[in-house]
Amino acid sequence: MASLSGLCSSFPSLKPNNRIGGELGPVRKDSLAVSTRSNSSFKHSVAREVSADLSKTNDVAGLKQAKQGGLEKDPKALWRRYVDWLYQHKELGLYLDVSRIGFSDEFVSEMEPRFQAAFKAMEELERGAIANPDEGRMVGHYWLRNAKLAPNPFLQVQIDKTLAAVCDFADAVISGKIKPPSPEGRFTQILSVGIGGSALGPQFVAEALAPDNPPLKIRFIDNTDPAGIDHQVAQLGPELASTLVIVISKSGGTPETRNGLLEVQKAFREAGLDFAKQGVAITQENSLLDNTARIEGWVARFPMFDWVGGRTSEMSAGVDIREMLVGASMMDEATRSTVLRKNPAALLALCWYWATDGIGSKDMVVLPYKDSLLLFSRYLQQLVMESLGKEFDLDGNRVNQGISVYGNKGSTDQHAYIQQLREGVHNFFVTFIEVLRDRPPGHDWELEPGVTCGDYLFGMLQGTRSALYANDRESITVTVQEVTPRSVGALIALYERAVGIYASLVNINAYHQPGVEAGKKAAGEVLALQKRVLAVLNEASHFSLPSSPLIQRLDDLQMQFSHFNAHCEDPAESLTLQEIADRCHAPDDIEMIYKIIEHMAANDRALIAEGDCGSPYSLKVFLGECNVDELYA
Ligand SMILES: O=P(O)(O)OC[C@H]1O[C@](O)(CO)[C@@H](O)[C@@H]1O
Repeated sequence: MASLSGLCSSFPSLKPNNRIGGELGPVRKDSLAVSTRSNSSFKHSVAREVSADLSKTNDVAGLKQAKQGGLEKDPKALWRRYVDWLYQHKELGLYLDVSRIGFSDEFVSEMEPRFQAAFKAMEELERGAIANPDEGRMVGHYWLRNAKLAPNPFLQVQIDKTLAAVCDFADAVISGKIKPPSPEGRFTQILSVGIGGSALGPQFVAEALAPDNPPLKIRFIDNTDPAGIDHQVAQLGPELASTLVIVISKSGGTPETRNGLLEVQKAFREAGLDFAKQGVAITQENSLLDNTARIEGWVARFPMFDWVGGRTSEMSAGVDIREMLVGASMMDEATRSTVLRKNPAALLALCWYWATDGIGSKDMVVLPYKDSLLLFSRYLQQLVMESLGKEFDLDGNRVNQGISVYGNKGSTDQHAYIQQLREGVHNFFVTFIEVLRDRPPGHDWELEPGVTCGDYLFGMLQGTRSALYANDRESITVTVQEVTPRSVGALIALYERAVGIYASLVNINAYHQPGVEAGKKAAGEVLALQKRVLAVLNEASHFSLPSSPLIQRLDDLQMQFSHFNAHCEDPAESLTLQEIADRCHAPDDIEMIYKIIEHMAANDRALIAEGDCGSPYSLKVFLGECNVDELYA
């Protein structure tokens, strides 16, 4: 077996570094506000080629006027507005109601040129333009549901081949043709390891579409929390032997995913199992994960494409997706319309722009009234916030864009935070997701005369929508007939496109995530500092380190340590935080050193000789016995 630790030790550095655009001077926040806030010129150009034209007409007067006028309350007028704006996709059985968002006709007309520019930008994106300029990448998740749209035959073949391979593999696993070495002879569980877009999509879809008795149960490791990982492995118990482990990472270099993999591989070793016989990698070709899987001979490898972002990768290899792809493709078709009223994604973008003043001034609260759609809000949180939360626009202006997204599910939320939504701080708009079919046919019964359990759920949704609107809280309602692979695919595609259009409206790159890199880099620095702290403490213990990193067995080290202590005239010296910081040549990092010590002490890897963590100045620390080998990790 190839040395995994060797391969994996360079994992973190493999993530592509995203660049942040040019040097900019400070820009006053209020100068960026869209027309409602001031009459200053509108700073978000829609697309480069039209930005000059638009900047002349950038006072969105309708927005200001209509907002001052308040929301329509006359029931007859509201009903007319409802019917007038109702969008229906007949074949998909999907409706979009935007009547409870208060945009005016003037606002819609003023936004029209911006929408036309956004449609054009989306069209170019679908044709293979470099829509992610910072990373010089095409953005092709739309091709995944219709390979014919891909800009060249090579990509078309790649997409079709991958889809066929995924479906064949899934069939072979379910039928037992591909099986684990265990005596059960069949995979019974899936353990999916990934984070962000490499977890949220599969989690959402698995939850939304889970049958009552799935052929394989699925669990997720989506963090580097050791206790969380242990819990998942413990829950598998002896079924680890019949677990298919799917490691998903587009870059193949995300540290949390790498750690999840290493932890799971350790569990396999301890159970006397051969991980390679049960591991699957979904990643970019030639990534470190891909190479690891290839060299170690894992069961299967499937590609993730360079031109598909993690958060829009739900339709790439990973689940049985043909029906989802059909739903997504039908929605893609509908959302290519350049007529605003006929394009549900554009209608959503319009509502978002109106409700948040085009600057994210209000949060998007997502309330699916269906348990199986619980994770839709978390899924949208990443899709929207990672795509729209940007510091700079495409012209390099500092804009600090974004829309905050949160939510849980109805009517559960009614017993949690709806109180604040109705009466408290008015900093949000709501999106209700309604599912018309309560439960499969033949299972319904009346809890009380004329009323089923599902009627209650329906009543709660409608009641909340009305009660919020009565208090000037705006809402959108998306309605689907049922939660099926097709409708889930359509919902995902609807929001992917809405995000793309909205990004064009506010002139930002929706397809990169430079901000995430800062936290990752800082995390790497913390770990590097921890190694220096360990080295200093180790030196203070006068413990001579083994010369070769190959000598890593804990027993050996402990023997040497005890032997040394027994013969040592000058036992381990305990150090204050200041002394550690000085010896690390990092006096300015004393707070971080304190946090490192606190964490190591809580995990028995550093020992506190004097004081306690509540009084940092009183602390004196020396090294625990078990951590010398960490220096070589
Ligand atoms: O699939 P990967 O490369 O492991 O990345 C996981 C997640 O990390 C991010 O890159 C953010 O760091 C997301 O965009 C992505 O979904």
